[in-house]
Amino acid sequence: MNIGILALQGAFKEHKDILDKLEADSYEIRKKSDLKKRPDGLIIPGGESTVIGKLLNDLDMMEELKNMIENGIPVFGTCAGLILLAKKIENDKRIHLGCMNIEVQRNAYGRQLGSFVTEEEFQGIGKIPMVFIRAPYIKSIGNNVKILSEVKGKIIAAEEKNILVTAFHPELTKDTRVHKYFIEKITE
Ligand SMILES: NC(=O)CC[C@H](N)C(=O)O
Repeated sequence: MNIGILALQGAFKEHKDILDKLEADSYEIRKKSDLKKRPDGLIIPGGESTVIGKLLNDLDMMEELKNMIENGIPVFGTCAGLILLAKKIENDKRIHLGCMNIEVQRNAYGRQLGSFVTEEEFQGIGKIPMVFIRAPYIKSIGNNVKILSEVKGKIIAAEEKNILVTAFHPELTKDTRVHKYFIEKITE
């Protein structure tokens, strides 16, 4: 198995460290030709969705990446990755990849709660530590979207067919179970 991690901006290295721990091979996607290396799965990391979105356009990668996701490659988006995958962003006119039937709110926790750590149930896994950094939450979901976790009454993890998203950063904790869940999705 080889997982491609989008490495244009943000916390991509931390995802690789977790995959290394789980003994799953991975490589960094930095340019269009890296998308052609036939990855079995994709990770879109946290960072700044506007910056990653702009780089995807500038590097002419947006359309190809969107096609790969629409053709069913398993993809895991964290935080900015979740925003990039959403079909609708409440407080931003831009749509980036627009593959997942969710509406998200960017920077949704305001100044006071800009960043926080908590522990909550994740469906099928149990209680896990969650790190939120100027995170979004999911305001509403389409018919085929399954909710995987909620914090403070807001949806912060969900799944739709081949797409898995979390508003928090599992790669910034020592807990490898969400990545393991994603790897199981690939091998299913
Ligand atoms: N930690 C993150 O990925 C933050 C996401 C960022 N606030 C955005 O809107 O893209």
